Amino acid sequence: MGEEKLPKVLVLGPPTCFSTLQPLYSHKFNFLDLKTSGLPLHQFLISHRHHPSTIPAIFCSAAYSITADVLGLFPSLRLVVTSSVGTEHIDLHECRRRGIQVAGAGGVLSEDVADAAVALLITVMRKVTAADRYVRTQDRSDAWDFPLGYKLSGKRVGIVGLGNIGMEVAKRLESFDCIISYHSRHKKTTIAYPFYSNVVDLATSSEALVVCCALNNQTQHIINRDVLLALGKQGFIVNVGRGGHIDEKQLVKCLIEGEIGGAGLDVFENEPHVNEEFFTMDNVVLSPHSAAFTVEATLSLSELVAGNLEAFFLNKPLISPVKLVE
Ligand SMILES: O=CC(=O)O
Repeated sequence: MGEEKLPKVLVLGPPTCFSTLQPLYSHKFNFLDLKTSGLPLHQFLISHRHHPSTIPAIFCSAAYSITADVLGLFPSLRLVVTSSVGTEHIDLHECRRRGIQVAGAGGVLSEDVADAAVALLITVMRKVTAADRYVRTQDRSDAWDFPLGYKLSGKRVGIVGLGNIGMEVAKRLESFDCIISYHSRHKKTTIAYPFYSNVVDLATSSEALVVCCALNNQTQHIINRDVLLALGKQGFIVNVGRGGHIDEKQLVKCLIEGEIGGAGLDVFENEPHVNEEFFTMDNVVLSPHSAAFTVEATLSLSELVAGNLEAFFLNKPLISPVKLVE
């Protein structure tokens, strides 16, 4: 079929996923990619708006806000597929109002994100990146004098958000003999881990916190100064959720004042801008929102995205639909 006859999909997706998706599926879909267009976002959207009846689907990453204004540009739009687990960048109410279906990453990234969360935790507690810098830069004539790290095995770890990712984190930490407890919107009747309805209480009884919940009005700054102080001077925090979960100003302050032990951060409040104060801190480990970025996860994600697009164009149920949680 000529490209022009294939269903059009506007691509605002992550280049890593799209570069896998495109060669495998460009015989099925006519991908209109922002990046290869060379246009700034607004101009790209406007350029496709000129043929409003022809854009039934958008594929996007969490870096693009699919607002009511964007949705309004494409009256024929019926599907938004995001490459992310988090859906805070999509106006789900407006999608529902316009009869637009939404598909997300479902559970295909959970193991990779959980691996990364544990990696950040062990890296910051055992000072792995600081040790690497030390070996590379220390004066060879000196005896080694590297500060002690903290043991992860057996620690009390609080998980903030016990969804797919949180459960995978818990599973991994159990093999380190960690004692798991959690906070989430509701107590889970099928889970035996102790539940804390209050995050300060969870922090008080934990030596490390791993944040992996969804970002919404209830979880914005769920980690505030009180939580950090409750976690304490030898407490560690890892965030693989969203930057907005942590009050970053307070985190920086607590790190400077020695009120917490350290932080492993994959996400930041003003991404891609990162507060430069972190760069000078040896008890902070940073990664560029890459917790889900593995070759394997990217391939699974590309297949899932294509599966959702195919299901949609065949009028079948989506594989990983996103439900609006009120
Ligand atoms: O941040 C990545 C995701 O939400 O999948």
